[in-house]
Amino acid sequence: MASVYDRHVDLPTFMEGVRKRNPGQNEFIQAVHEVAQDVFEFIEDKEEYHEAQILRRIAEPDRVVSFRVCWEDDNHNIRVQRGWRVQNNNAIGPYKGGIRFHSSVNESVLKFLAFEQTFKNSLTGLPMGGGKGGADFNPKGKSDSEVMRFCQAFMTELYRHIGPDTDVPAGDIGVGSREIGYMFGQYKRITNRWEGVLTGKGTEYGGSKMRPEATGYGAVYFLRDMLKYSGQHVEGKTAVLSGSGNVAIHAAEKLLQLGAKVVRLSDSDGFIHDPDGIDQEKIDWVKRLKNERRGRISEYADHFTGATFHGDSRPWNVKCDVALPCATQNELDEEDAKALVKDGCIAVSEGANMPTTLEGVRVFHDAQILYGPGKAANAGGVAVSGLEMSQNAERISWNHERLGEMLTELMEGIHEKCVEHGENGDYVDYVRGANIAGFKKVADAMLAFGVM
Ligand SMILES: NC(=O)C1=CN([C@@H]2O[C@H](COP(=O)(O)OP(=O)(O)OC[C@H]3O[C@@H](n4cnc5c(N)ncnc54)[C@H](OP(=O)(O)O)[C@@H]3O)[C@@H](O)[C@H]2O)C=CC1
Ligand SMILES: O=C(O)CCC(=O)C(=O)O
Repeated sequence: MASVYDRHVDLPTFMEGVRKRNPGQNEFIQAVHEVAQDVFEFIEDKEEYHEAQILRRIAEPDRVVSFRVCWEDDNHNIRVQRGWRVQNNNAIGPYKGGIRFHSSVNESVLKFLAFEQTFKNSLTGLPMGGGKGGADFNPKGKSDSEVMRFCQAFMTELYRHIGPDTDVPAGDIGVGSREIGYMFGQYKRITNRWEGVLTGKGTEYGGSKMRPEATGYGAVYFLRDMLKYSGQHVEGKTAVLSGSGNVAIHAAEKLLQLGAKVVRLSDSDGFIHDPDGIDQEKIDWVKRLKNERRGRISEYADHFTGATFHGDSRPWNVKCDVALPCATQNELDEEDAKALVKDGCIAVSEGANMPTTLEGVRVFHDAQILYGPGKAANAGGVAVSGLEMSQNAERISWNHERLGEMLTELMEGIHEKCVEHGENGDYVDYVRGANIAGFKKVADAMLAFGVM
């Protein structure tokens, strides 16, 4: 009987070990399972990876730091939240990955995100390891002063674990330019150092141009690259998106620029359907709604004639050509995937991290539609974060045009790597391609370091 310490454990035994060591951490187990399926096949005849137990080591974070975050609300109540930083792997560069503030944040969610980030960052080709952090704090409905006090309290603990060559956090769900500003200010105050310790900063204080747009635009470039490789194009396609935050808004904007028609956006209350399509004026309105007024997507249907709001529902059940899940993990399940395929969807590009369940992914693969997993399709954001780190280190600032070109090239490079490792006859398995290309670089670096 194989033990988890055998060099040649099979996939079920490996996964049994992962489940035992991480009880109840379903998101983390799901993320490891998805990668392990492909990596096990790839390393079957590669003794050096077995010998060094590489996958087992990547699936065990270097460290998980958990801490208390204590802050005072506007009514002078003392609030206690839990914060984390998961430093998954720094074989190829400093830990790098966003910070999420949402009531659903827990250790499993952050471990899955840090694990995924390790492969994603490797795929970009830039020197970045994988990490992720956050807190079970929900900025929704909080005043600016409350958000500021929370961010300062969070950084008062986090600052001792990060640094420009150690670990460089950024934004994610619930953490945008406002929160990054408060956290960067607090880091600077505590350490008396101005250094590129966070990315996604305002351009007035060292942020990179194109970073706000990069994840959404990148997901559309990846979609364009997948379509192009199979002889098709974005122009004229009808697109359905979930989310209405940073990623969704910029994905919608780029789809529009490339000639597609976007008909749906959502938030956690439901989705809006706009049969006329969401044009630039409407996108700008959603930007103001979400970034300034911090309102709900349902208001869109009150404002624009012809649009409708559908509460407590997901956006996937509609005729469309392409779908971009841009909200959160496991927001698209087997039934949703079947509905998309039935309604004629030919391509899915994930702006969010792990938005499709394992069963949903199987439906897309069985139907052989183009399916770009988040770790490849949404890597444009962290890639431009990597470029922000370079600009900060050199004390320079590149212009919009140059960064736009670099983002396009980086996404093309990721697409090529996925094809290189995922092409099988006339079908490209982008999940397999992303997993293997992402794994190989990290694994080879780890081999070079010996046992640690
Ligand atoms: N920002 C970035 O650069 C990157 C982000 N990502 C991923 O993209 C996704 C979106 O991030 P981002 O746009 O930055 O975050 P934002 O906070 O800007 O927006 C998140 C959006 O998703 C919705 N949402 C969040 N949770 C749920 C839920 N449980 N059910 C339904 N809708 C939900 C939010 O609605 P509501 O306001 O109602 O909560 C909101 O519309 C995440 O998966 C993130 O990890 C990936 C790479 C980089
Ligand atoms: O820009 C970054 O460092 C992180 C972005 C992120 O959190 C992600 O890619 O999921």
